[in-house]
Amino acid sequence: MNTSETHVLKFGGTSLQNPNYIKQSTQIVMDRTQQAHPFVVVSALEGVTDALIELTKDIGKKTDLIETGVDNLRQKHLTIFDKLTDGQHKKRNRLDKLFDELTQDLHKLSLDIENKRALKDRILSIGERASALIFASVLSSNGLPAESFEAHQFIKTDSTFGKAKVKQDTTRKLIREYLQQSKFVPVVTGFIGSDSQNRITTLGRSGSDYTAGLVADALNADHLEIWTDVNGVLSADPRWVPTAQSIKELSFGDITELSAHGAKVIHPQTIRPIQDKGTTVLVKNSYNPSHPGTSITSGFESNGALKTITVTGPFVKLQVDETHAFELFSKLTEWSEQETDSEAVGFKTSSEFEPARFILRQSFFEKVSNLLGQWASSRDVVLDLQSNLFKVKKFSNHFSDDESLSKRIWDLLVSNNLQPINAERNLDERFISFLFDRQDAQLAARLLNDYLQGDQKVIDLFVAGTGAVGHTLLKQLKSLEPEGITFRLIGACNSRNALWQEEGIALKNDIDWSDSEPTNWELLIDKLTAPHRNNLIFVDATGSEEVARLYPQLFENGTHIVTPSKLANTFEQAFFDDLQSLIKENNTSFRYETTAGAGLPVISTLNELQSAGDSITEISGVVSGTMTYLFNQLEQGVPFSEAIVDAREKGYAEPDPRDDLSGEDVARKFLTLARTLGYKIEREQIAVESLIPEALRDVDKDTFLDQLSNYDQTWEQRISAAQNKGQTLRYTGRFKDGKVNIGIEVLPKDSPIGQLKGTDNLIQIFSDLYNQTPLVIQGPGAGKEVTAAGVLADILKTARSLS
Ligand SMILES: NC(=O)C1=CN([C@@H]2O[C@H](COP(=O)(O)OP(=O)(O)OC[C@H]3O[C@@H](n4cnc5c(N)ncnc54)[C@H](O)[C@@H]3O)[C@@H](O)[C@H]2O)C=CC1
Ligand SMILES: N[C@@H](CC=O)C(=O)O
Repeated sequence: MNTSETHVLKFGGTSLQNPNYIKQSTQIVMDRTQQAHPFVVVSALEGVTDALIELTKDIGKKTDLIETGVDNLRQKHLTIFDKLTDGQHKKRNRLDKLFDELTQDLHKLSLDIENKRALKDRILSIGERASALIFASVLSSNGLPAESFEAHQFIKTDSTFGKAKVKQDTTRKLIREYLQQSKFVPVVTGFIGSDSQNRITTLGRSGSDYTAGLVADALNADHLEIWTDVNGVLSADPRWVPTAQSIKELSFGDITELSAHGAKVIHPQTIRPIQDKGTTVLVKNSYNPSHPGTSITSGFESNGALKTITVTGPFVKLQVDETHAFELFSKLTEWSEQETDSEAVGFKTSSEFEPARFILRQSFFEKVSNLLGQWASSRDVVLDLQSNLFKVKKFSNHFSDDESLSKRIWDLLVSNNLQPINAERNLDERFISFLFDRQDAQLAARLLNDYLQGDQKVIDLFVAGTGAVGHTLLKQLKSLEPEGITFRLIGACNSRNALWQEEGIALKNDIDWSDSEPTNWELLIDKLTAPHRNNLIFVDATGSEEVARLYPQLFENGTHIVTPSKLANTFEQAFFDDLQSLIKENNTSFRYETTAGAGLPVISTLNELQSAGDSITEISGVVSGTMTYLFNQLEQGVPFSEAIVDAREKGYAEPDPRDDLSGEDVARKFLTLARTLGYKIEREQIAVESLIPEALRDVDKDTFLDQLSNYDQTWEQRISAAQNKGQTLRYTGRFKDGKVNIGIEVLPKDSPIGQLKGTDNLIQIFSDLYNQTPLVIQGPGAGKEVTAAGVLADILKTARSLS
């Protein structure tokens, strides 16, 4: 272990949500030992604290649920322990015993025989105590000796259970005593401490981050890392603004300011212990560890120019006539005396002739609604109420020195027909805030965020088809952060479901289809071609004729299209010609690089050669990844029928694999290449040798796959015959003199095409310039990863070309 630097790494529940993430988090710690001495702080596994809180609610009424509730949690933890460790019996027993302790404490809570608040904190502590044990055991099982520490041994607090106040000096001293002498990597429970009677306390919201700050302070750490589920601190909450950008750098002061305005960033308490120490803080994404995240340092100067938007709520707007306003104000002030939330009650009156307006935090309103009702009815006052409202807030130093900033913000809202229910600028002009209903708040937050990013271009995407290619594309898109471009996925669909979210669908691991509707292209095309659309890229990853036939409508509306589907380019020549005219007339773009050679640069090479004045005379070779795979499998003794099923499962073959075997896929590729060169050819003019047995040409897909094994022997004999002569089979095509020929060729095994492996394609281009030796493009020509990457490259090229 490198001990020259001290790093404190804190992993939140989202970084510990399942065995894979726990493994990944422990790997981060193991890698860190090359550079520093790591000290780890962990939260409870994702969902565990919520489950514990749920168990404590109304416990008196549901003692029968204690056993099952605890058992679920016990199993969850033990299963992960067993999966990730080499069975360290002592630690496993300790983990198991924690849940016995939990059962006893829940029973005590139901009997009401001990201080309830203290008992609840002890119950909540189980989550962190269990996760620290697991984390340390996983590290040890992987060869990095580690030791779990229960922080109530050394984090000393007062007795305010639920939100205990830390005694900094004692804590600092004890942390040093306990952790500095550890020979192993310490894994410390976040969130918990203990009072002077050694009763466990909890530290409140962001408690584990705070623990990490305390440990970093006591150990004079060089570096503190907070591992979470987003790319650092974002310009807005991504649930409201999917286009939120990660902020590269912040100062400690910025963090305090951001969270005071409601931003969900690390709690200022986290950095308070270390802000005068030169410790650097980094907020990183466990789902995307290579992303640089946000660095927080004391020295950074953002000069109040933070490009951030916060959305808070829900609020209730309450209006009364002016004569009762003052009395109601006094009442609300009295009822809110115990509230710590500074936004529980807001008051606004514009003139003595207008009703007075109160903006109440909805949770506060719910608490006092009975009192309010009584107050109103005893005075015959009519309360005008509007609930579920949200404040969209932008704060900046520049409102005072740049009057045009608030004007520009207003203009933006007005031009998008957004009328705030209330608007507010605070006294020292540091923020401007607007109240909207949920839908308008979402739109306003997104517009403001995008506008403030300024140099960011926002490109809307619709992805049709979430199969092998579409799904992989969405995954690749998730980890992409292109300079100057923000992609907003406004919709996605497959043959069953369509999801539309104007504000953008969050790019998580998988699309959540719960709000989707059955796919209906009539409705979708109406939305896609709505008059206000701008900078929309439609991605067709379906392979569906129904979808490809919609391109003219999309082009007419100025939509840009990127597709791996070969269909639109290979319908009747008239359709192709029509597309070309529409693209020109409407100044749109059509990129289809992946329709021949998947991710290989075939189409772009042809276009570049032609635009440089070269003239292509011949294109030949192998353009089917599935066929190369199939023949290679046959060479290795795999039956023909198995190889084709395997090719589909691996995502090489077409949605209907008969398109590969019939040669149709290769015909479409050559037709696309020829038409791209400007030749006018109909599909019927292309001669193709089909691998589909005569008897199976007219049966349905399932019968076809069922009966294919009847032909395994024929193929075995055919490949053996070739192999015996040092030859092999390849499916090739040639375009020359305006004609295309496609079929099986028997070639020497040691020829360049005979040697192709995997899903390789090999495309030879002869031209006026390349007339002796062809320009050769070779590489994997099928597969979801390479194809999706090619589609993504087309999307990026399109996006960069847009203003
Ligand atoms: N897999 C590969 O290696 C390559 C594939 N391609 C092309 O990419 C396209 C997609 O291929 P895969 O992802 O492998 O196919 P797939 O069968 O795995 O996925 C197709 C997707 O399209 C959806 N879909 C089909 N008809 C639809 C309709 N009418 N409306 C809405 N959604 C519909 C399906 O539900 C599915 O989500 C095809 O055109 C294929 O030729 C191109 C190059 C390489
Ligand atoms: N099924 C196709 C996929 C790429 O276009 C192939 O195997 O080449």
